[in-house]
Amino acid sequence: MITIKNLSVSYGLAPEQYEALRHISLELAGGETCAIVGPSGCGKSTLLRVLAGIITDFSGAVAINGQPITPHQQRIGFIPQNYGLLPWKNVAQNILLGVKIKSRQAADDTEALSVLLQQLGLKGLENRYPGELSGGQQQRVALARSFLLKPDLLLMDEPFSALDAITREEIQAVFLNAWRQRPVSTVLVTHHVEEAVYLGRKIVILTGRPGFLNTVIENPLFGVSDIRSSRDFFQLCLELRKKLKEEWTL
Ligand SMILES: Nc1ncnc2c1ncn2[C@@H]1O[C@H](COP(=O)(O)OP(=O)(O)OP(=O)(O)O)[C@@H](O)[C@H]1O
Repeated sequence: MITIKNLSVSYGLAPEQYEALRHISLELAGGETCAIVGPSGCGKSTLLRVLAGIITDFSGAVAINGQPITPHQQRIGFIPQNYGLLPWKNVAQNILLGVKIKSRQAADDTEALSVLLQQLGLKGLENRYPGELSGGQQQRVALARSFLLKPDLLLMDEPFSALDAITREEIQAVFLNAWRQRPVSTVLVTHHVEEAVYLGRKIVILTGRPGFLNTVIENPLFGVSDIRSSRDFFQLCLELRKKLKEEWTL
């Protein structure tokens, strides 16, 4: 379980201080996915950086399974917008990097690596370098690395935004498929309404400056197969878009 209680974050020092987030409270069950949407500058990435343990200067409380966030003790996977791959390491080395940093590459990781390569459509690409891969393939490598780590919390900052629309939908499905096999608690920031509805069991709207939690939607369509082409999916996307437009103009 991920618990955020009354979280406020400010950058800089008084009198130049800038408050980025105010009084955010949110709970995610273990293995739940949460999509965060909201206008530019409302603090989405700031929230991710707190959850990643990168920002430690905040008021309020943030915990994973009751323990304050401590990246050395917990496994936190973070996929940045540019995928975060090391260009001088090949696909297999990049995928294994996360578990190696956590200093325990075990025999079952080699087995799990093989399964993930298969699942994520990376079989045969193990020896290629990131510069020899398409954007979609690089994203798959980043996902494989995170899933192999078996993180307590997976964070993704606009993970699919650099991909074209068709590849993005394909990789979203790849993500959901891998998540079904290993349901990890996931928080992703996205600007795409369809992505939020497709990937978020919870959809959170942040608004304002400082950002505050405006709406939390328990998404009834999450995980329903072939949902994208359904009327319900279309309808929920419309409603969310309308809500976001209202918030934008606040
Ligand atoms: N290191 C920093 N120092 C000072 N202010 C910062 C810093 N990082 C972010 N901010 C400010 O905090 C606010 C929230 O930034 P943040 O990047 O979290 O927003 P965001 O919702 O992720 O935006 P976007 O959708 O444009 O990526 C913004 O006004 C930004 O200018």
